[in-house]
Amino acid sequence: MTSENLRQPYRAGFGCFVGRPNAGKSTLTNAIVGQKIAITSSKPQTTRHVIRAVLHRPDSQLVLVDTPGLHRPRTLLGERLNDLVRQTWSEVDVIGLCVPADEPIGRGDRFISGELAELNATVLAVVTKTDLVDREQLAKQLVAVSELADFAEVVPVSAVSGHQVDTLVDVMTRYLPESPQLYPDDMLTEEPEQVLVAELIREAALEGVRDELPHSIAVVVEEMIPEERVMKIYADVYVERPSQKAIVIGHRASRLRDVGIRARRQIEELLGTRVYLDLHVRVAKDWQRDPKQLRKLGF
Ligand SMILES: Nc1nc2c(ncn2[C@@H]2O[C@H](COP(=O)(O)OP(=O)(O)OP(=O)(O)O)[C@@H](O)[C@H]2O)c(=O)[nH]1
Repeated sequence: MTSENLRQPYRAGFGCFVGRPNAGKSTLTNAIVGQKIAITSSKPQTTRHVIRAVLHRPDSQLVLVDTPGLHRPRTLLGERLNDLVRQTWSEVDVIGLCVPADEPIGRGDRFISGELAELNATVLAVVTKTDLVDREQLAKQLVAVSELADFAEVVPVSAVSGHQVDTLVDVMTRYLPESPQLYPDDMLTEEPEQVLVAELIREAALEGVRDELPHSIAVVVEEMIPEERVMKIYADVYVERPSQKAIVIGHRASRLRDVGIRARRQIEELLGTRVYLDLHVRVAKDWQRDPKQLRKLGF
């Protein structure tokens, strides 16, 4: 390491990959995550982002997040889920728009790059599947892609051969803001589905009482047990005070029942399966101010 490198500021932030179906997003994410991550944590988290992996480097931390579409494009029907996608896009620092090297640029690519132009994030073009084309074809595609929008960089990669996968992470890291470390060193990844499910329950629990309890609710999905025709989900809704517990539960538990029904409908849409949802409301006193509680609740 040169003395110049030593003076580099620490950078940390969020990145994600987008692109039309079949563009190679999942394979690329797996190639990056697979290289960097040996262990996966099954601890449920309740962050706003669906975190796929935290890539630690001596002078940076890139947190790769998924949009729901990355996992289950066909169930991305609900308004609410589309909102979650847009929210993820608007909160990341670096976005990689994936375009395959072996297919002409199409309407899907143009549509997505148009949507991305309105965001604050740095947008890179990632030309994927470079192992499928020869040098001449790749050169032509790099030119065509760079004409699609005003990208910060255009990076060719192959998730299958591993070519340039590391470089891509380096480039993404370069566009992260200067920031202290966002997650502890031992935090590597989390279960995306559990996070989304927790988020849907939290939204349902806040509906109508947002003014009274704006940030006082955290949700932890304790267990998701797939059974033959139903997914059994056990979740705890944490509030800070007994008075808030009363608000969430409502008169004769009428409100909690409604919260359960609303959340269950959304989760069924997300998972594409019938859901049995078991909700418990618990008081974790002043959880927002207690680092130990916060860690337990995934913040
Ligand atoms: N040869 C080659 N094939 C690839 C590469 N990356 C992805 N593929 C193939 O391309 C197809 C689509 O890849 P995915 O990673 O599922 O694409 P995606 O963008 O996540 O697709 P959706 O989930 O539909 O949005 C799969 O058959 C992959 O095996 C690559 O670098 N080289």
